[in-house]
Amino acid sequence: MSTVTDMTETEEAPAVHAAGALPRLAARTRNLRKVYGRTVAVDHVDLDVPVGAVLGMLGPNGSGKTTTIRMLLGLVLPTAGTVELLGHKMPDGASWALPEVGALVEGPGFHPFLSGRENLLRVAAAEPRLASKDIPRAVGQAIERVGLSGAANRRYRGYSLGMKQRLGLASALLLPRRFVVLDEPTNGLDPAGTREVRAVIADLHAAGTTVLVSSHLLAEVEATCTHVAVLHKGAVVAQGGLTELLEAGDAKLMVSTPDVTVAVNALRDNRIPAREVPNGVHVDLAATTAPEVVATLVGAGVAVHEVRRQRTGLEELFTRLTESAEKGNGLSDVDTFEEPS
Ligand SMILES: Nc1ncnc2c1ncn2[C@@H]1O[C@H](COP(=O)(O)OP(=O)(O)OP(=O)(O)O)[C@@H](O)[C@H]1O
Repeated sequence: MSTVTDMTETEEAPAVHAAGALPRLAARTRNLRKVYGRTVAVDHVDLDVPVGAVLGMLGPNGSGKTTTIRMLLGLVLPTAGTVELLGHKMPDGASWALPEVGALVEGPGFHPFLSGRENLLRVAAAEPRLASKDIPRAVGQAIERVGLSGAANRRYRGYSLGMKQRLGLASALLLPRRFVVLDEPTNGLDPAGTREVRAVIADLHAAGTTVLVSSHLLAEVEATCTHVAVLHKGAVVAQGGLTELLEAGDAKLMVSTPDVTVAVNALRDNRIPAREVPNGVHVDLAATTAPEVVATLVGAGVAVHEVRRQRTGLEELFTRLTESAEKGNGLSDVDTFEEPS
């Protein structure tokens, strides 16, 4: 379901950046913490969402994704820490930041006895940036975009979880936004629905919109995101560009060569861990680099036919990160963001 927060205009924009300067980060939290009774839902989260990124917030059930998102949007007050959204401190800057933000967040929002279309018309009517004359067209386009045309005139009460998700997504897409936040957008969707959500995210990214999407599905994040933040028990255990994070894992090199034995011996003589595999040699890059491996092999007279870097899969990386966090040493080897081009 979707939560769309009504805006109350205030006199002064509490921007935290100099006039005219666009923030580099669409959202930024520092030391963010939320405690419910005895449950620490979110703990010292420093999250950076670069402008233009599609950032996947990845974590198992209960790791604090929804709570972090709700604090970002000013729907829940932090116990401690700060949130900046599009350069505005939250929740004080909500009336400035939120009109630029579309959100699909779990929670009450739609009227059960109204149809999907009527619900969207109500949401659209509360949009300060949508003129009355443009509302029917904006609602029609959003319904079409999320594939809900066939069910738009049915009562919300009878919607399946997938239809509810689609309607929530439609409300986040009613008008162009600088930042779109989607909490588990494929929850309850069939494979076709999942593909449509991926296409919507790709369209938003192509249009320059920053997207924050939470998921517990590794494949989904790997397929759609440019950046990732991994949450575990309320804490961020790693964040960064997806490619950089994967490459910072236990990198390995596959060398294709007919001279396998000579290659393995030459590498081991130079203290480079290597082992024979069909049609080649597998080299561990933990303590060396690809150019060094190639130079060693060529120096030993090995015929190198092909060299390929093997990327860590996100699943393998995620397992390693969460196991490492369990042992109390969350990885911090990649903790900076590349500015998306
Ligand atoms: N309103 C609340 N009252 C009490 N505890 C809460 C509340 N909201 C969240 N929690 C607890 O905080 C922790 C983090 O929950 P949160 O919903 O943020 O995780 P999540 O990663 O989004 O999980 P999921 O994938 O299941 O939605 C959980 O232990 C949850 O039970």
